[in-house]
Amino acid sequence: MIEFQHVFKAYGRSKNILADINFNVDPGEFVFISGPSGAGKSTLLKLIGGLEPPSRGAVFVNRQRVDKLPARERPYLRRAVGIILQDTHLLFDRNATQNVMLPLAIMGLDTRAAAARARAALDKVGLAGKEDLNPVEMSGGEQQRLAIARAIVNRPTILIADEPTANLDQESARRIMDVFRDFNQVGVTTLIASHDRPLMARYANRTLHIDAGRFSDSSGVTP
Ligand SMILES: Nc1ncnc2c1ncn2[C@@H]1O[C@H](COP(=O)(O)OP(=O)(O)OP(=O)(O)O)[C@@H](O)[C@H]1O
Repeated sequence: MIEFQHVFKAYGRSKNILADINFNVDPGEFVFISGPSGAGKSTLLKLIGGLEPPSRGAVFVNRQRVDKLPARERPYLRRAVGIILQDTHLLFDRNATQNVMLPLAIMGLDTRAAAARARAALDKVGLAGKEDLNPVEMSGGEQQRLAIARAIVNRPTILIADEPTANLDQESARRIMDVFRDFNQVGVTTLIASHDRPLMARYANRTLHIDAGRFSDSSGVTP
């Protein structure tokens, strides 16, 4: 479902952040990306989402080569992969429902259908009753769940999240992880980058670890 073949990544003229990375992720897996700050966890997720191109090598998502995707295929990738970045990019001049409706409006769904789907997505992440709140009126954990609702409203088959529990207390972090677990249990392939090893160990069944360019895979499988 996700495949890295000899992937290298450097920004500009800097040295390689990722060097010769090879792995496969099968449908339905729950994968934890670990490693110290600056190791390249976000970079790896951005390569999957097509937000950064690899410097060398190939990244495949659903058998399509992400970095060689023709422009007409890009909306398909955007729909297949729900992305939650460290900066959630919520719009603070719109309410929760309007934030979640945004990807649907971009797809051309009519407003009534989009609003209904946005409300269903908010319900799935435990934000029923908060539809009309502005993100500034929400706690950090609620904002994070709002970002998840926006990422899943297009019913992606893959969900990638960058430090979704950073700056949250343990209870809020667990609630966020329970939301990811629920989506994973209905078949959504999930990859989460985090520093929180003990928390991730409770949810993920595989760890990809990056440290100073070295890469290890707890599954032990080399593609
Ligand atoms: N757009 C960019 N341009 C130049 N350098 C970048 C860019 N994005 C990331 N880097 C550099 O690449 C390295 C890896 O960054 P990345 O954000 O992938 O690490 P990370 O493991 O996610 O770190 P953290 O845990 O602190 O979020 C860092 O040294 C960072 O400064």
